[in-house]
Amino acid sequence: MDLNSFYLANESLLSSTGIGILYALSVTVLLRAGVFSLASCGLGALGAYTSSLLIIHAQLPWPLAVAAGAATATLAGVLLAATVSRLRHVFLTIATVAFAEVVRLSLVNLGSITGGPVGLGPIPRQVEAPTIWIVALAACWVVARLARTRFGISAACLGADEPASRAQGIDVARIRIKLFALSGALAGTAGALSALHNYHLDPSQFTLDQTLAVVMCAVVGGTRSVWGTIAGTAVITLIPQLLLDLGAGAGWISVAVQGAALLAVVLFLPGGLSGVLRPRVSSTVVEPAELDRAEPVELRIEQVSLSFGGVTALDGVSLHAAPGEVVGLVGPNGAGKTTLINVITGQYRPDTGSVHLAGQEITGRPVHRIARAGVGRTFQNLRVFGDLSCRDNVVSGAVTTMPATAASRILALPAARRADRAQASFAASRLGRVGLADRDLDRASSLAYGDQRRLEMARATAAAPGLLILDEPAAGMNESEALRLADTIREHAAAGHTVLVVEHNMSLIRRACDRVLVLASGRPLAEGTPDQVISDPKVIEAYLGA
Ligand SMILES: Nc1ncnc2c1ncn2[C@@H]1O[C@H](COP(=O)(O)OP(=O)(O)OP(=O)(O)O)[C@@H](O)[C@H]1O
Repeated sequence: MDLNSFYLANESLLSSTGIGILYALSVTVLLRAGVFSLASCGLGALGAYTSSLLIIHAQLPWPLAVAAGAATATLAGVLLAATVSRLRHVFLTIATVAFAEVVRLSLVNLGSITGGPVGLGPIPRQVEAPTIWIVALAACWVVARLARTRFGISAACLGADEPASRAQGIDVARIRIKLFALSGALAGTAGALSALHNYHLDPSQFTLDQTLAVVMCAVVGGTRSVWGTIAGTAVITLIPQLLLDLGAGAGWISVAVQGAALLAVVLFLPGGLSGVLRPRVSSTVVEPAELDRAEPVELRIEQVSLSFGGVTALDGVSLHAAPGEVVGLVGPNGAGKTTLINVITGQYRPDTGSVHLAGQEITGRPVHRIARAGVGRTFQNLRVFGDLSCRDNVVSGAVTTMPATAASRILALPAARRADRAQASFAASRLGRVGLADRDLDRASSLAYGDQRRLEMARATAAAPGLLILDEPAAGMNESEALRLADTIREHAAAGHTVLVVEHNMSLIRRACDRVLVLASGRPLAEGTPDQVISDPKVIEAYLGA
């Protein structure tokens, strides 16, 4: 069979694979950010009907009709994101199913515009397989190139750990809106191209079954690279055809084989095919950098109280840290130390009292705003982005201060390569400082516990925050490691960070801190130099003697 006859025999299959890639990408971009959306076919339907109506009634040139379809779906994606902004996990997924069903039922019931259940047609065929593939590959290029931009890295952080992302200054609501907009643009383009290829359009092309087929392509492909999405879609789309060619094309066989493919991927390739087809990135070794000089800030907490139901976690706590000072926060379990950190960083709004940073009141501001005001933190229970490389963990710490590179990356300008090199050497120098120079491309989850703690510290200091908050940084470390950490904390103070450190290890507190506040049952118990509080009989009775 020559190329021409092969093309003629398989044009429909080629077209549906190209369209499938666009649909699968619309799921993947959200999945990578931890959002499992089933809205794609609803968004695709909006793109399909908008472009078809414009072709039928206004005889618009097809590129404009497709662009209008994509724009409608993008807008719908933004509205959907705004509507479901408070939902997470399965509730969010259910809301996206509801959205897709509302779209489908509207198409059925708005018969005067949409043709109701019978649909629209004949629609003059405007696009063929090569055009569809050019658009699909262009979309793959854009999605791949966005991965290392501020937006792409923020989305990946969001997928890994939402609270930790907020603490890096990432505006979760904004990133989710952009992601749904991108998903809408991709699905809307897919729907529009499919409508302008298939002669006929009706609501039965946008059922939950179709959405599940799209999701299957995305899951089999995985989220780590667009190569996975292309491969996943090809596998899932080509299986029925292959079975047909082999004479085993009865409906149930193809469904069973697709189901088996999905099961095999979930069981044996949790990252999907993209886990195997990962783009190669080179490791970077550079000299460890000096600590970036931070602009030290003053922290002032006045009479903060907070209760959870009947539990008083904080009761009239005040604390002052002068610029460049290291203040320790100690006390028995349940004393309110982590709660106080969460009040400073915006996770909790206090019932009464106020928090001032560099003279500005920040009480109750959103977490990402406080982080951007110059507050870096580590968590009591480690929260590195386990699925991301060490390099990306460090880069994510400074993601909000990164320059915008989307346009230069999409256009493959030399500036994009320079930005990549700058990112790599920035991360490598920070990793070098915490002894992880040779681990920059390893996944964070593959590091030993102590190394993950060091990585988290490198991430927290990446943007040179004026205030650095460390929540039990020496947990799990032996005495000599804890003392080394104390020296590192002093180095950070010398580099201009004001440091607040919660710790049970009193050797570290003695070595690192200028002053210590002792809390017990949510109330201040003592305050002074480390030696003063350690020898205070009240502290010995309530905490150290225990
Ligand atoms: N989200 C919450 N909901 C209900 N109670 C909470 C919440 N967060 C903290 N608490 C309660 O507030 C009190 C103070 O807890 P917190 O975690 O701040 O103590 P801590 O001093 O950090 O203890 P540890 O040293 O064990 O980490 C505890 O009684 C705890 O159970």
